Amino acid sequence: MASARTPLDDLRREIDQIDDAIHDLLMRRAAVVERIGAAKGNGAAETGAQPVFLRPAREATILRRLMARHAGTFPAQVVVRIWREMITAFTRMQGPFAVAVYAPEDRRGFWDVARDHFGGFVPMTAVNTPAAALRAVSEGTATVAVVPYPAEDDSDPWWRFLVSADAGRPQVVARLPFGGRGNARGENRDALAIAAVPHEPTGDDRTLLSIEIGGDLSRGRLKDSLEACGLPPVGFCTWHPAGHATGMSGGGPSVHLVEIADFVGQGDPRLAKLLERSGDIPVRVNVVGGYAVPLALG
Ligand SMILES: O=C(O)C(=O)C[C@]1(C(=O)O)C=C[C@@H](O)C=C1
Repeated sequence: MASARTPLDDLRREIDQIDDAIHDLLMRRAAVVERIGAAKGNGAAETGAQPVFLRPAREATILRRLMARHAGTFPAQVVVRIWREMITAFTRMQGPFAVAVYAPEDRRGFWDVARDHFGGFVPMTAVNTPAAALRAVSEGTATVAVVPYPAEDDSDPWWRFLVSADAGRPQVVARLPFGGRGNARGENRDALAIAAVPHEPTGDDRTLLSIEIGGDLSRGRLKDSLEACGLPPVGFCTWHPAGHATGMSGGGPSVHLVEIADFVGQGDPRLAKLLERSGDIPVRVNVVGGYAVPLALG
């Protein structure tokens, strides 16, 4: 004799229906992404450029929108984790995608953070120096490099390789983690993602500028000039090319990586204003990318 259907059976039946609906929507989303990929490929073919399918600004906007509508007891961080896995899969449907991550044996935290962001199925290679990760992007063996968020005391910083005005060069495109560190191992240091993708605004952004100074201009005066031009600096790293004493007060050529609490594009009039203010001192400014401010999830 068949046993009677219990309330638990009914609830599981409901779960099966929900799972089917989620799965149907996932397959429907994939069909739309195929059309997006074709549109991007056609656009690139018209200009003769290599198609780049990754759009970090759009990804950040999607996640911020979902977080704003999220309610109930399901953890918000897990929603982000699921979407991160999906979004990289949808990017990979459009074209080749691989990650090179700075993750030497004793620093696996960056690997975990990169895997959480780009998913468990993306081709990912660990390299022993940030420079090797950047090289992989320049040489086209990786789409994205994951490197440590810059520290003030780096004497040979990786970001000096991004100081260039060439169009199509690799730039900073995201800050990781975007939705919380979860159970990632290792040091509590954030990472930056670098790719040959333009820096695009999302409404809540940071921009990284490289400022090369050929003469004697103190960090204090540079900060004042940035403020005066409406470019509020919130982070500062300085590199003195070999052969020059390190020190904050100038005395030789220096290159600064300055984080600005705003979106700044390469043609932004505030950059021209900064150059005007430097007077006789040779100054070169480039946008080395930026990132959407990560989510603050409780
Ligand atoms: O909107 C796009 O350009 C897409 O390619 C779609 C999509 C997505 O899955 O939503 C995938 C990859 C991009 O990095 C951003 C978003």
